[in-house]
Amino acid sequence: MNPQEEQAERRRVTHVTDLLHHKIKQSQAEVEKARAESERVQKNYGINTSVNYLEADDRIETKADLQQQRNLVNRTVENEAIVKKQLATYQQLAHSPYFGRIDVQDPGESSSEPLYIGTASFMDDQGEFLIHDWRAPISSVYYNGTLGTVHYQTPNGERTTTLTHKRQFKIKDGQILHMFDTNETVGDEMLQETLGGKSSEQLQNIVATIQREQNDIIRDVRSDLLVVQGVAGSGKTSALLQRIAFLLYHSRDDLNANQILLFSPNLLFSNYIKDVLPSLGERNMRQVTLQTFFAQRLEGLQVQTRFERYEHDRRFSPVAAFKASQPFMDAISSYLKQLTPDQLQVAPLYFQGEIFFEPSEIRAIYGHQNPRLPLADKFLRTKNTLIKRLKARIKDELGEEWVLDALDELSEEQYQAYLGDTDPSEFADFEAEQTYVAQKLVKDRLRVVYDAIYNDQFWDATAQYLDFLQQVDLPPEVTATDWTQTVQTFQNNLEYHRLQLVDAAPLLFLRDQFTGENHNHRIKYLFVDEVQDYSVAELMYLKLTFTRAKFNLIGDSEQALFKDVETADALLKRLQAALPVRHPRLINLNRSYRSTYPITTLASCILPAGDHIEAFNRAGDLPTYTEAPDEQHLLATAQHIITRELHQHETVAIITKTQAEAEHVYQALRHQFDCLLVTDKARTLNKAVVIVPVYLAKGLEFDSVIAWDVSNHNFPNSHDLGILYTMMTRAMHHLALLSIGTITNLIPDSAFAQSLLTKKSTS
Ligand SMILES: Nc1ncnc2c1ncn2[C@@H]1O[C@H](COP(=O)(O)OP(=O)(O)OP(=O)(O)O)[C@@H](O)[C@H]1O
Repeated sequence: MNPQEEQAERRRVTHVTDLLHHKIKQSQAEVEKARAESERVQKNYGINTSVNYLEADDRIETKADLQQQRNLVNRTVENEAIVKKQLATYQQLAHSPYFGRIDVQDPGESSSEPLYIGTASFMDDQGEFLIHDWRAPISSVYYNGTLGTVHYQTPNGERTTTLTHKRQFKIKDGQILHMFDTNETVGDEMLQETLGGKSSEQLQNIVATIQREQNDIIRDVRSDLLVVQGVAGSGKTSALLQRIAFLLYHSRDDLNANQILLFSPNLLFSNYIKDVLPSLGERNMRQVTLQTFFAQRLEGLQVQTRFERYEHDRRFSPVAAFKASQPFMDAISSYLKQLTPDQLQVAPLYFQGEIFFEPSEIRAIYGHQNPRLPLADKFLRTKNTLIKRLKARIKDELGEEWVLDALDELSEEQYQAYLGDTDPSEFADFEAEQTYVAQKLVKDRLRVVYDAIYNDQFWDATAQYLDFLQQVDLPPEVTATDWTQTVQTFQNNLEYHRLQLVDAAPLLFLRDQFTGENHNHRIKYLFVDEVQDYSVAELMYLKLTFTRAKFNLIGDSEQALFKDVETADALLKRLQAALPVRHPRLINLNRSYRSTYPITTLASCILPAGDHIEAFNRAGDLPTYTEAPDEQHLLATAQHIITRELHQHETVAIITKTQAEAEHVYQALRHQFDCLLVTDKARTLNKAVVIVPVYLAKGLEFDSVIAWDVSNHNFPNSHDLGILYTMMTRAMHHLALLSIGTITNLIPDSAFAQSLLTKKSTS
């Protein structure tokens, strides 16, 4: 770039920043005005709500008035929010107005036009765009195109233009720190600098350096099942969040942040990602963990958490695999379809200690439904018939002894309350009045039966599931003895109101498919991060629940903690079969950005098919390993490494395989360092040294990682591969492997792998 051009760019930044500061001043005044206005209107509203209510005419007028006032309040509050958002956008832009420039020449034009790309649009007073939002259709050229003819999607179809120039900027506090021209999609130089920085407590947006394949994920508007299989550190979570920002922009008239739901692995992770969308000027989507989701849907049962399953029950048993599979869920669907009334697990409904509806009556009602009706309709009609019969029974009960007794026992206030607004002169005689009150009373008392019907208590979903378990055909790999055992465990747990995680999704699937209830029609986009830790059964249940949602499943089959590592194609095949949709799409991300070249390359060496992993070329020290004779030596080595690393880096994490190990290490080190033991209740990582079990380190990253006791003893076979790989790939700049005794055989002793490691002696 020649000096004149450089000067021109600097002048432009100054010009745009000046305009932005001017806008900020204007907006601040507007915010003040809007705030005063909404305060005034709200105060007025307060006065008006306490007006005279005595006269009927006044009442009507006041009601209309109030409605008008309320609308006014809403409008002013909304207006205040809009101007505040505008102000926040200008403030953010003033700090760094843009990060890219593209020069495009449309067909028929004699020269090209420069367009500047930033986190939001900005126009001058003449309506000329000084900055284009990164999500605008033309901006995709910045991320996707190399110089020459390029195509981009617009709401009106595909457009073609010529990209004649591309420039990248790094601007801080209104000053250009770097700028360079590039022919690439988004040049590596900028990435090098971003990735070489220190880790931060919160994930950052990647808007300035989105890579082409990440851009495909972000801008996809067609797929109803988008599966992203990306290697560790390939920017899956980052792309997911950028995608949400894109969707909110693209469909801003009919999509809001409350209609997007993200299943995240744990609370720590939820906190880790919470700043990305606000930094892009958008509201956060809703977030939930699978644990909370199940707990809300299975009230009264204590569902085993993922963390408990990982800590205590991480077996690769054929029984658990069967319960997690599509054939198991399909078997539930077939079972329900063929269910005969006498198989129906009904529960009698009681009233005042006596059976009100006999199971035989409930079964008979169900049996009378048209067998061709969908399951949910049959259930609903059964429910409605029960309610009808309940209403009919109100009349029958009127003359019963208990009603007469209850009437006698009513206090004057209770009696009057049953009469309500009814004028006593409306009744022919006292008997008519008594009958009226008796009817009300019976209705009131029978409410418990009504509620029981309404809440489906006449049908026992867990008993039905048990019945299913007792008769399902087993696949060859599951023995009858093992199955009897699992059925027994299920029953025993129920006694204590407990449920194993593997049974949660199938039980809910059976329940909600049968009743047609508990569906969520509001969520339009569902995102699942770390999807490799979800069973197909769990995903099928999510599909049943979120009826209108487009699914976005994001994960890395190589970081699986509960199952063996699986190829991306195999994963997609399984998902496609389980979640049939019209437009499925798989996007692979093979380039890893988080770690230095030696760390990514070593981590990929341990995988059976790790050749596809492409390490971003960022230099760094070779990972080290130390084999200590005992724990004392290992702790001394860890201390030594932590002290050294803290001189260079901001965060050091000791990652252990289990919670018990983490606690143990914490107790040993807590007097030497100000460190944090991370548990599943943790929400933030606010210490420089953290000790964290791998399960909770999912999705996170640290400057320096010490992988604790990666010995042959602790990592004996390939079932532990996903865990080891996850541990290693949390490190951005430095990785130390420590083991008591010989290091695990999962680290190959090939010359290549060994060339990526430095052996260290204990301290
Ligand atoms: N295009 C990009 N530009 C700048 N930084 C990026 C880009 N893509 C990814 N990164 C950085 O790489 C790191 C890893 O990204 P992210 O956590 O999104 O990856 P991931 O695939 O979800 O990782 P994992 O599965 O290992 O948890 C983050 O620090 C992120 O900011």
